[in-house]
Amino acid sequence: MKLFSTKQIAGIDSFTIEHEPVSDIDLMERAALQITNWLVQHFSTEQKMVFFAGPGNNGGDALAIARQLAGLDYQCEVCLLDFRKELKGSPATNWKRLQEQGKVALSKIKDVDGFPKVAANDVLLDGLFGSGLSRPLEGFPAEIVHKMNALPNTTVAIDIPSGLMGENNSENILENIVRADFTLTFQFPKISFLFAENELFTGNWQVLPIGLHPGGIAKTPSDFFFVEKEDVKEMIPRRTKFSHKGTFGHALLVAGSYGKMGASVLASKACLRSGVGLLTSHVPRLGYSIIQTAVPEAMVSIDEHDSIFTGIPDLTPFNAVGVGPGIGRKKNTCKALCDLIKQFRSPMVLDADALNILSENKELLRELPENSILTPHPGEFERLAGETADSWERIQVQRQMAKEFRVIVVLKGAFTSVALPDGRLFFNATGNPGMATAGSGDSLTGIILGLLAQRVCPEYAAIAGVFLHGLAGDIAAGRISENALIAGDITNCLGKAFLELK
Ligand SMILES: NC(=O)C1=CN([C@@H]2O[C@H](COP(=O)(O)OP(=O)(O)OC[C@H]3O[C@@H](n4cnc5c(N)ncnc54)[C@H](O)[C@@H]3O)[C@@H](O)[C@H]2O)[C@@H](O)CC1
Ligand SMILES: Nc1ncnc2c1ncn2[C@@H]1O[C@H](COP(=O)(O)OP(=O)(O)O)[C@@H](O)[C@H]1O
Ligand SMILES: [K+]
Repeated sequence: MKLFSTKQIAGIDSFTIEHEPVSDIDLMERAALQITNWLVQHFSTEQKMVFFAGPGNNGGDALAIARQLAGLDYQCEVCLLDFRKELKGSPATNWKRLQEQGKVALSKIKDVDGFPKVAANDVLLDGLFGSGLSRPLEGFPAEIVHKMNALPNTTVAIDIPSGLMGENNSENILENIVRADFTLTFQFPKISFLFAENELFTGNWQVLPIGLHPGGIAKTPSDFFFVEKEDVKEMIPRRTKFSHKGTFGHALLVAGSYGKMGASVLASKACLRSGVGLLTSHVPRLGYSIIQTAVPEAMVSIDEHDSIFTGIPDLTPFNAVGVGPGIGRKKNTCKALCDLIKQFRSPMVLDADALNILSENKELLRELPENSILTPHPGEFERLAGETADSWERIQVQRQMAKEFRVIVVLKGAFTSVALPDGRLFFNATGNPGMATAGSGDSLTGIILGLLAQRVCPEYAAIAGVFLHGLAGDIAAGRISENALIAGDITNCLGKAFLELK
């Protein structure tokens, strides 16, 4: 799914109105009905609905929802913020319709003294501002927001928590943004919802389709995407009747050191489970019996050093290389990584300590084979690319890095983003907080390496690898809880994840 800026979404709204065709007021009615249906499923008629409506279409939505709910015997009250300007267009029509219906208590408020009395069980509906917000909230609307945020009541935001920008909030006044428990957003997730710092405002968010015109969506360009199951299905390698293990590539994994052999075991198992034909795990001498015992399916290349990675094997047999988990940063390891990067000329996967070594030897970034995949978590990313003020800035730097060094940058997190050298950025939505556990990044490295070795193109290996990893994590959490989830469970559930993508 493409993701758009709020400005572009307004354009797609207009395209829909013109080409479906549908009138503005009917599109608003349709959008409102989606929210009404959601509210009916989540709240009983025992709970009063208190609406806060602003001057634009977001307020118009609130007015339409209040009327629809009142028609279903919900007790509703509407506070319209009075900006001393007449309502226009569909919001004006909806105000009139509400007056005609006569079932909803209506008030216009000019200042914060008009804030309604709210009982403990009431639900607050935030329809102050949506995608038309042009600057941070200030003055009287901001005071209303402060009052709403101070109440313990459940708050549901219509389309966007009022005050939050759809993309960049670096310049925003954070205390003037509604802190919703739920955000019901129309048709597309807004980009700012994908950033950790905005969870405080959106609460749990959900996308409600409102039938915007496919033609408008298709013709609006975007560099931002939200990865869905259907997209990933196409990226998974298929196994044909006469295929043999050579068909599925030979991966080299360089991971683990004395005391961190688990990284090698976890990544090796994940690599094998992602369907690779052959895997060779390169380990220090003392790791030999560990890897042979824990992962008998893997072949082993043994380093000359007892406890760390210091030298690369002959690279001719391998069509993909993954390096980094648990290798440490000793001088000899840096030298060996440097040799590996210079000698291997196909895309490779770099994670963990390989990234930390790169951060200390930035000139190596230019030596990376084109389309190599870097998988930093935010800490590793900042070491590589410098500090950033917030997630919006971070994804800009991420995209810049992918372009400049012609690599794929996978920035891990709740919504892992994959930046491609051509400027496109893909957000992943699978995965859960149970995966915030030691070694789950190692299993991601193994999965991406396995796909790459199977000759999946690097873009797909990164996007599908991240999706599969998260999906397997979700399946694991469903079976044993987020709390008890450990990295090996992700690998154990990869099979089920593949089946879900059939
Ligand atoms: N256009 C459409 O067809 C549809 C729009 N929908 C709704 O319309 C919303 C967008 O509506 P609008 O474009 O009217 O915008 P909004 O309702 O978000 O607000 C715009 C109004 O607020 C004022 N404003 C902006 N920033 C302000 C600030 N900081 N302080 C005070 N006033 C400020 C603007 O001058 C304008 O009057 C969406 O979020 C969604 O809820 C839905 O009804 C679906 C269909
Ligand atoms: N809250 C979360 N929601 C979804 N995925 C998560 C969450 N926390 C962590 N993850 C995923 O778990 C993995 C953690 O990787 P990383 O930080 O490298 O762990 P480690 O170094 O322990 O292996 C990443 O793929 C990340 O996207
Ligand atoms: K809103």
